[in-house]
Amino acid sequence: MEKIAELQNVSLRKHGGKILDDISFDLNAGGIWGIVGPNGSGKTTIMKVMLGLLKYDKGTVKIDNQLVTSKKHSVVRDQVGALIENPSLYPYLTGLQHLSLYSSDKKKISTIVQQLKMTNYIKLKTKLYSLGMKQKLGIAIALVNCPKLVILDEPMNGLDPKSARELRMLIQQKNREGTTFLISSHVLSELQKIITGIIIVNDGKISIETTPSELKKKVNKQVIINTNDNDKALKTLNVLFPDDGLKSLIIDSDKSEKLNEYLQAIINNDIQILSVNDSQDDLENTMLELMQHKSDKEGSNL
Ligand SMILES: Nc1ncnc2c1ncn2[C@@H]1O[C@H](COP(=O)(O)OP(=O)(O)OP(=O)(O)O)[C@@H](O)[C@H]1O
Repeated sequence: MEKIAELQNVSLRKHGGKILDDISFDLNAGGIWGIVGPNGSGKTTIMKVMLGLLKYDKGTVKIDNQLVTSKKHSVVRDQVGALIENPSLYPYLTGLQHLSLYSSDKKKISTIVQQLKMTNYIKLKTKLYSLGMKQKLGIAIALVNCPKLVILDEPMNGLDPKSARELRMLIQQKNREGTTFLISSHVLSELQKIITGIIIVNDGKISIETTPSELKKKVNKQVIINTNDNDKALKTLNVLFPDDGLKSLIIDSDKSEKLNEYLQAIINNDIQILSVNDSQDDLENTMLELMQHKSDKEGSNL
């Protein structure tokens, strides 16, 4: 499969501390890749390294088979669109003037303005823009030249739910047209709706690079029982099944064969079952759980 980006053994130190620690991953062309991880784990740094905005100490970074360093990044200019942190805008230029700085193709500019529904304010100076309007302009700048790879750092920041939904649909449309995306977001529930691949960063290291379905298989399947009286239901189960050591109504996979008995016992005690859900439906929970497992393990090593 064609690779649009390749990072091999990339390390970066600052002020004596390791910020990126031997990072390696490939981005297959055609995917929508999510990059997630706790605050300060290194997501933005990885993106900056890929754009040639930061000097790294070791390893190689390639975009579209060409080496990228802080001194050599013509491939980034030609093939990559990006929005990193907040867009830097000139307050006395209009949105349209900004887009003209990045593209001389008027048709491409008017297409992206329409697609992001910015027509009403694109001719206003950006000093009059709200947070969300500025964010949209930053996204428009990243997308206007139809680059092969688009890197978006927290693109949903400041967007209202309707705009966030429209952005998701636009990302999927551009992806169908051939653009690969790398997107960081703390709003995992938003991200999980569109990504085809995921990279989890923890403490400057890649802890997992996989697809959402593989990711779900990695964690124990759990079933969540919800009733009209969860405290009473849990007490009932603990009386009837004292050896099972249930601490909540989240039933782990190793006890799933007893699920029917648990449900029957709850019904027999006049407690109403409201829902029984498979926790695997929720990628957000899965990702949080994996990050939690990792930090628990680290904590136990202290
Ligand atoms: N210029 C810098 N000098 C020193 N340390 C830095 C610099 N920039 C970032 N760092 C450190 O590098 C680490 C990774 O930061 P980075 O911004 O990449 O994290 P992040 O995963 O994007 O975080 P967030 O989710 O909060 O945006 C942090 O510990 C941060 O303090």
